[in-house]
Amino acid sequence: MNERLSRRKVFGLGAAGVAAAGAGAIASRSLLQEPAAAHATTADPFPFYGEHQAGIVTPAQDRLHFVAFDVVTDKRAELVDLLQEWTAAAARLTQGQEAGALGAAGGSPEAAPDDTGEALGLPASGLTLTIGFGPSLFDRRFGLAARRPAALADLPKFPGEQLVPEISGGDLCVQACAHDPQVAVHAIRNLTRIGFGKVSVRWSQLGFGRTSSTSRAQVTPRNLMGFKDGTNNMKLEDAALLRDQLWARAEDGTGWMAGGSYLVTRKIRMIVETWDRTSLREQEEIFGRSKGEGAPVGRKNEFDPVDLAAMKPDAHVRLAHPSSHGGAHLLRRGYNYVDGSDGLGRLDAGLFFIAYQRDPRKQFVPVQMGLAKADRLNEYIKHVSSGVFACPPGVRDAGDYWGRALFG
Ligand SMILES: C=CC1=C(C)c2cc3[nH]c(cc4nc(cc5[nH]c(cc1n2)c(C)c5CCC(=O)O)C(CCC(=O)O)=C4C)c(C)c3C=C
Ligand SMILES: [Fe+2]
Repeated sequence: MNERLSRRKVFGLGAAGVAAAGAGAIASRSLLQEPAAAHATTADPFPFYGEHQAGIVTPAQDRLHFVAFDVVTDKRAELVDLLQEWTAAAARLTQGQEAGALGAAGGSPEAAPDDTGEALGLPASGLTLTIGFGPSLFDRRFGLAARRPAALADLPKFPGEQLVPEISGGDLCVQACAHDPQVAVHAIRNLTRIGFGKVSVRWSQLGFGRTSSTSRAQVTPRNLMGFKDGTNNMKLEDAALLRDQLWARAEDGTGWMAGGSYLVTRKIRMIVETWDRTSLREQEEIFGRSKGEGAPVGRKNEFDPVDLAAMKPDAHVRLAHPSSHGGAHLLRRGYNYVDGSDGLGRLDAGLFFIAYQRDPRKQFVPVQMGLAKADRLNEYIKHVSSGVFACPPGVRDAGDYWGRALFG
């Protein structure tokens, strides 16, 4: 363990020491270090403060707990207080500290602890917490209607989708990614605890086995159809592309979103039992890539350039490729999910698709419209949940908070 405080060390300090150590660590340089320097191992923290929120171009961690909330208070001041409390807790949690300064066992025996305790002794585990604001937050309740970004438009209805409203949408969302599922779940649980009476959980999703690489330093993982997923993703090393395709700018029309990004989530059920009885040739034709190496049709190696003309017209990669949509890219950051079985002897499994972009109207929407109309993969998948969120820029320092530019 490096000099940063682990939850185990904090636990040993006692309440007074915790308060002092916690305050010192929050102000320490470790929260502002460069990602690469700060994250040498999977136990280490990523910096919390910065121009952009962590959890977007951060090399994708292995585990996800994603939650969407409905705001249940109608008082704007209470919502702002909550965002400030959440930001302080997130700054601590992402650095491997307990949610509050007293912690799970350091407070009054008469009061509920300010941390739930299940991450005691665990390191930061690369936890990132990324917040987003859904279209419904900009209704009349909080006086935000005029501040709704045009890019945060409701998604259109796509052919074939079978969305379940109870697991779609939400006023707010938080994406927790970490290398340890207990750390991700602990973070969401504590943010939910802090939000009691102001927000309620609308839906949440666990994920594993990241289905995208977001850095060239990562190997490409596989989705539950057994294919490498993320080969042609935008990567954190593609600085010019990220500037052009990922980060919102003031000149896009919404000043408070400058440095932020728009998130689209889709829970996509895979009919794995049918897929598993499909021939290898057909599986490879469907994606336009080989199953073993992940090479594009007609090529040898994974990262060889794609030859779209060599693919079937309804191949997934051909239809999704930026050249089929005026150069539109997505930063994909999805996860596999298995929610047990469905009572009919089938796995309830698939892809929790996550994509960040500068403007979903120009990126996710045209790509998904093309896929929904023609992708041969559609025979094996079903979109069951959907969300779109505006993720504000990063928190600059301890005096700043998630969404300050929107509410301030
Ligand atoms: C609207 C966007 C997309 C959805 C929804 C989507 C669903 C989906 N994708 C796979 C598996 C693969 N996708 C691959 C590539 C790929 N997919 C999208 C977009 C969506 N996919 C894009 C933009 C691309 C990149 C195309 C390119 O530039 O070449 C691949 C190939 C490997 C890779 O490049 O990542 C796989 C495999 C599944 C299983 C799925 C829904 C369940
Ligand atoms: Fe895809």
